[in-house]
Amino acid sequence: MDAAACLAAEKHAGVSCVTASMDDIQFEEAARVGQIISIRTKVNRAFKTSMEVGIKVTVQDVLTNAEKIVSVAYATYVAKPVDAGKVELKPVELLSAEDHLEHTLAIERRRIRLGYVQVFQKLMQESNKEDTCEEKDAVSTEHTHVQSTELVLPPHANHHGNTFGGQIMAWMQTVASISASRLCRSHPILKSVNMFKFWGPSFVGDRLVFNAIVNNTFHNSVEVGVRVEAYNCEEWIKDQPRHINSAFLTFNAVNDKGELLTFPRVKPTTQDGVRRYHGAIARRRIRLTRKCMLSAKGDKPSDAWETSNQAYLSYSNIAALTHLASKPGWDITKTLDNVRIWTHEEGAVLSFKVEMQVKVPSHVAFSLLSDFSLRQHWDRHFL
Ligand SMILES: CCCC(=O)SCCNC(=O)CCNC(=O)[C@H](O)C(C)(C)COP(=O)(O)OP(=O)(O)OC[C@H]1O[C@@H](n2cnc3c(N)ncnc32)[C@H](O)[C@@H]1OP(=O)(O)O
Repeated sequence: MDAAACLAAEKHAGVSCVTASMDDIQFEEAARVGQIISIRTKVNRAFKTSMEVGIKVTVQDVLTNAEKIVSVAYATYVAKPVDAGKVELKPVELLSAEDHLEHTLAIERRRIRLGYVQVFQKLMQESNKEDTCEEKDAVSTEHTHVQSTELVLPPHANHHGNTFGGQIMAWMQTVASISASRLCRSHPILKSVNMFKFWGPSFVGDRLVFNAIVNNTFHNSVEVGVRVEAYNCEEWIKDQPRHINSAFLTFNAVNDKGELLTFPRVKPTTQDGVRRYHGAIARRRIRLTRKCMLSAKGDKPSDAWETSNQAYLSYSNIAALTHLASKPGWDITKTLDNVRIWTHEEGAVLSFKVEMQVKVPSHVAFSLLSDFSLRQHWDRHFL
């Protein structure tokens, strides 16, 4: 996924690019040996030095030809020529209605991405008050600590010598699944990887140390946190690690009949453990809200109006309206004084779109639209 997305980014940028962050990745379907896997990637929007790349992974069964979606993900790449500073990107050329749609939604997703830390901190404070992690018979999280060390060799790195983000994720998954298996005596199945950021690069010849530990369990799922530190030869001797990445992976586990297993409750025994325990609760809340609001389907969370959900709610509304507006089959039903009313019928649903053209400089239009009390200045029909 990472390599394909990077190629799309570099095709747009015309210079080398690095993965800055990956939004939540949810795995809907397992890709199995013998199936054909397709990875489609496209730059949705270029910002200043960074761009959003959409990634769609599907599998096709060779016998039935049935195609299923494995995952739809969004990654951010930064244009970074080797041995030079960052460069400003040209805008993406929008050719189809879908390009326009993704371009509009990309800016909303960026808002969510960049606001993640604040939302997380707010939820952390709430989680600290709600869950006291004092349960009898709970298993100590220390029991799940697993460490591994990898040496970055040329096949693990991209054409600039940087360790592939995808390779780091693969190593993370191995160590995290061993950690999770300490609680379930089964092979855990990776369900999602939480939104994460690559803090700094690692290179061929670096030693990467992975520390994985279970942060918390939620009935049928477990969250494992993995911290990755890199050392070059000199740093290794001096014990001076570079923190390059931390990620949170969620696993399920099933028994022989395919039924979901219940994970035992865990208890942290250190101050860091308590912080990670509450962090897992906050991340789960964000992940679940984000999943159902971004997909614009399924039951909406009961607390959709909570302030920490503002960005998701706004995204969900804009996504629903943008999808609706881009549908074919809108008919003009009335034109009056520069105002056009469109209707769209689909089954039992009738939608209206009102369009009005005004000739004012964009900054004036923005200030008029941004303040609802100014509406009568531009809308003669407003009562
Ligand atoms: C073939 C696969 C390619 C790979 O796998 S590359 C290997 C894995 N990736 C890496 O090694 C990258 C390591 N990280 C880095 O080098 C730096 O952190 C990186 C990504 C260049 C960013 O450097 P910073 O100094 O943090 O730059 P900056 O603060 O000026 O931000 C630059 C642009 O990035 C954006 N950004 C920062 N944090 C983000 C986040 N969490 N999610 C999404 N976008 C984010 C930031 O908004 C800025 O974008 P823009 O210039 O406004 O368009």
